[in-house]
Amino acid sequence: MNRIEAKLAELKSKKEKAFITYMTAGLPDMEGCQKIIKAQEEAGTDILELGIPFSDPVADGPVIQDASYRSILKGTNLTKVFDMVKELRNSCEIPIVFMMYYNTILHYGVEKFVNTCSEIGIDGLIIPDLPFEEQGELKQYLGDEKSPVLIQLVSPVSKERVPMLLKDARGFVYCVSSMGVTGQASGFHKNVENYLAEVKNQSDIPVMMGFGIKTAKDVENVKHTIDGCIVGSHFIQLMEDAEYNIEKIKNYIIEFKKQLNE
Ligand SMILES: O=P(O)(O)OC[C@@H](O)[C@@H](O)c1c[nH]c2ccccc12
Repeated sequence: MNRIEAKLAELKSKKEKAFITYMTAGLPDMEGCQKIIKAQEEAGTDILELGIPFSDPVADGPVIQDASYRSILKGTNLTKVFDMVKELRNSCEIPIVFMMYYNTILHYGVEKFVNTCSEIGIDGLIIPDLPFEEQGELKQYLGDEKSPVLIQLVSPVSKERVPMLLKDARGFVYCVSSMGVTGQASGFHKNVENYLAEVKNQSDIPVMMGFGIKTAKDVENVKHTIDGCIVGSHFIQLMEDAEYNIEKIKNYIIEFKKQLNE
């Protein structure tokens, strides 16, 4: 079974919500990145979203753009991330979702990309610049049991597109909390509760909310309509501020998970 789906089934049986973090691959460097991923597994992060840095991250706000840029300057590329995950998989079973832009996949070769993901154990893909209508080429290679699942993104304006997006969706549904880019401080969409409930009603698979979340308090009011949440920009900022101190990173995760499931 796919690691994401296995983990979410396990959480469902325990009536627990999932805590998902996003980090840009290659920071503070490849070795440090690997250490942080292992520490995250120990601290209780349920699923890791690992960003493949890209020069033109159109869906990302300043914090992730900057992280992406710094990682590229350190020489991070898809091949190096594959190597890192391959090594990591000797001692770490955390479900991993790649967040990346389609150009990187096209450049690598779509079929070869999927095969490598399956081989080394990448469990899911989030590709924000690949609209549903354009997913056919990639999907033709995703049928295998070991291949990653393609996570569908739903936004407050998806509305009548939701049934189409959810049909055959795998892993989880990513509900974007607001319009715009990642790391927004301006709050969630005004009808976020209704919007999440509507998606949840139509979805057979877990619903995760992301964009603009910093602490478990931020999701307190919508907790009953979601199966978990995703923290990206704030988590990156926190790691930077903590100078990648493992204990501080772990404490944040432990605290968030605890509050999320209270
Ligand atoms: O940074 P935020 O606001 O916490 O949002 C999550 C987000 O970082 C992560 O899921 C993500 C990073 N880049 C993306 C692009 C599209 C969708 C999602 C993402």
